[in-house]
Amino acid sequence: MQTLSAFDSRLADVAGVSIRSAGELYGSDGEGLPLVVIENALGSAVLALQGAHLVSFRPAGAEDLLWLSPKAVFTPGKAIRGGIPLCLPWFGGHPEGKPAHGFARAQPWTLDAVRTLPDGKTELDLSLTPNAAVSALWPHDFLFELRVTVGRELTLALTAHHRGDTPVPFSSAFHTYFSVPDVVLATIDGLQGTTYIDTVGGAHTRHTQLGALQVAGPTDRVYLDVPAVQSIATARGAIRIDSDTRSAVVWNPWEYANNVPDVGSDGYRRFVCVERGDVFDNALQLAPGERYHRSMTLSLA
Ligand SMILES: O=P(O)(O)OC[C@H]1O[C@@H](O)[C@H](O)[C@@H](O)[C@@H]1O
Repeated sequence: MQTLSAFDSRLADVAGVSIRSAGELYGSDGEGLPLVVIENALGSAVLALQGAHLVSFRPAGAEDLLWLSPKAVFTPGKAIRGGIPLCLPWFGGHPEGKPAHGFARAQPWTLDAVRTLPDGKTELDLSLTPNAAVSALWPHDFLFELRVTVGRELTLALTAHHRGDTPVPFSSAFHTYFSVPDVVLATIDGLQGTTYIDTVGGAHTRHTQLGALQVAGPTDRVYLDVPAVQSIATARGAIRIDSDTRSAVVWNPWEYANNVPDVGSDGYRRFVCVERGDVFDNALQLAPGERYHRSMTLSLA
């Protein structure tokens, strides 16, 4: 496990960037996981090194755009409930029973660099390379890199460099949990006219999205070949999502979430997941040496 003392403090010698423990910030048990806290005049964010996982992003003067479960558990090897888990290098369940959504979200990433940009934003570079546990799940050489830019907007830029010598199937997603005052009053735009696969209950039926989407029950839909921009309108204002990925998964477990210990009773009312990525029919195959590069930007609309 990564400990605070193992962290190279020289990387935190950038104004407004500090390393804290999950115990300190969120009251989780023990020391918890190391978190990078980023604060500048434009916005602030909190990033867990496990999974290169954003757990908070606030444009200056605004509410958090991300939902973090009040019952989130910060345990090594367990995905954190909320924020932006990275689903990588596969999405959803695995046919051989390997961990859902890939291994990247449960692995300790390395913080390679932190810098302040001339425009006042803060930029962080993180990476993940194979280790024994990962190679047992994905026997290929790779370099995953995430660049996080925190300003009035949040940008995540993912590069997956396939350094193995055989082609590999590949999917990824920015599994963003957006904070909403009440999910039933949120409206998602930017999916109209696209085809989605409805996966609720295990059936995979195809439909066309007619009009804006309002979540009114258990929802688990994979939208394919979507436009670059979606927005989520709530009583608090609208959030804009920009990405060059091709899919958007919309997920809310509804009351089934009451059985999920790290969501808890009525937790589902406070978030909606809109997950930009390349999944299902939009999944790829990476050739030896190929680099996959995609990004997502979140901002107030
Ligand atoms: O509990 P997990 O592994 O984080 O997954 C949560 C959900 O993630 C979504 O992306 C999937 O579409 C859902 O089917 C899944 O239930």
